[in-house]
Amino acid sequence: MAAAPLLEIDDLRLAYATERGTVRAVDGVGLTLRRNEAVVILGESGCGKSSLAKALLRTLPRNAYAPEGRVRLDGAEVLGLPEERFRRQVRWVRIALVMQAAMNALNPVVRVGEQVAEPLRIHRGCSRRQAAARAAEAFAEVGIPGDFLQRYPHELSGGMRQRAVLAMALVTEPDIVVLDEPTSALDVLTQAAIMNVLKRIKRDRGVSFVLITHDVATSSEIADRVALMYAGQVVEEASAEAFFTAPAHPYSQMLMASVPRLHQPEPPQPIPGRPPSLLEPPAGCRFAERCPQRFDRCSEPPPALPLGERHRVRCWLHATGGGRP
Ligand SMILES: Nc1ncnc2c1ncn2[C@@H]1O[C@H](COP(=O)(O)OP(=O)(O)OP(=O)(O)O)[C@@H](O)[C@H]1O
Repeated sequence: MAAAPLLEIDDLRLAYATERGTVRAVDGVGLTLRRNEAVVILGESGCGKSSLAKALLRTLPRNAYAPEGRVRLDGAEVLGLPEERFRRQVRWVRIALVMQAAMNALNPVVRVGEQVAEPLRIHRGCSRRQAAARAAEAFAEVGIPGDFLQRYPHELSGGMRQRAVLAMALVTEPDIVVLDEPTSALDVLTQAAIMNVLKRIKRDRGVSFVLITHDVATSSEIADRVALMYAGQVVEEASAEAFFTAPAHPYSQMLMASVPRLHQPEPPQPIPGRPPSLLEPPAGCRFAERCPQRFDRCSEPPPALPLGERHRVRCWLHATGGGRP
């Protein structure tokens, strides 16, 4: 029997209580990740990418309902673990999170070296000295000069702060690092440098990454796999090669056609319309209203249909005998 995937997310749901009603930010998401793989969660703003990360790591705001569904790490269910065990055994220890704009969340009055060492003292029980030595190694690994350990966050550039946050996530040697828009606040050259650091760490350390972004160019840099989200659901999950060369879902195809490229004869084609509200999403396919290929069956909700090995598409066009008449 094949080994269980490192991470298996199945039918994950997360909703928020708001004055206007229940926002179903993550609505039946499924995803698998193997060791040393990078999966990119791609999708436009508001489709539920950050909520997925928060549900996974239980870093939820107060108005969130408890997430539902299944999350397995090496085959063991972790979503139902009591908070104390989750904190001791999973968060930071097995899965670390680099939140959106994390580089601005560093404590301004504590030296960065101490901040990077802190997870080791809390989660791995290291002495101050061991933790400091390991923090220095982590700094070298992400390309920060050693003497920066003594500096305060405001003495570092944005790119260096982002590297420090990455070092903090890696220092406990987690199996998985979840990165929410890790480069979106940085200039293009710094973005490229950070992506190179991630690629090297993946190669050298065998870490798995879940990288959240709205940027197709960033995603293609590192992805082994892509999960494209739309209105709270994964509409296509595929290998990066299949996704970038022959996307199967109409939304994936339109998204790829909307990206400006060098040497492209056709101008980029923006996708008309807007995603539906997550307060009352449509009963059928959520993309139908914007889809040029919609047909009668799209008024029913499509399941995630298998299209090949580890390739799934939430679209009736790919149903056996269920496609367009
Ligand atoms: N604390 C909250 N309370 C209520 N609604 C929320 C909350 N956080 C997020 N949402 C809503 O949940 C939906 C998904 O948001 P989420 O931030 O997960 O999307 P995203 O794809 O990460 O977008 P972005 O890239 O803009 O952060 C959106 O409709 C958003 O308005």
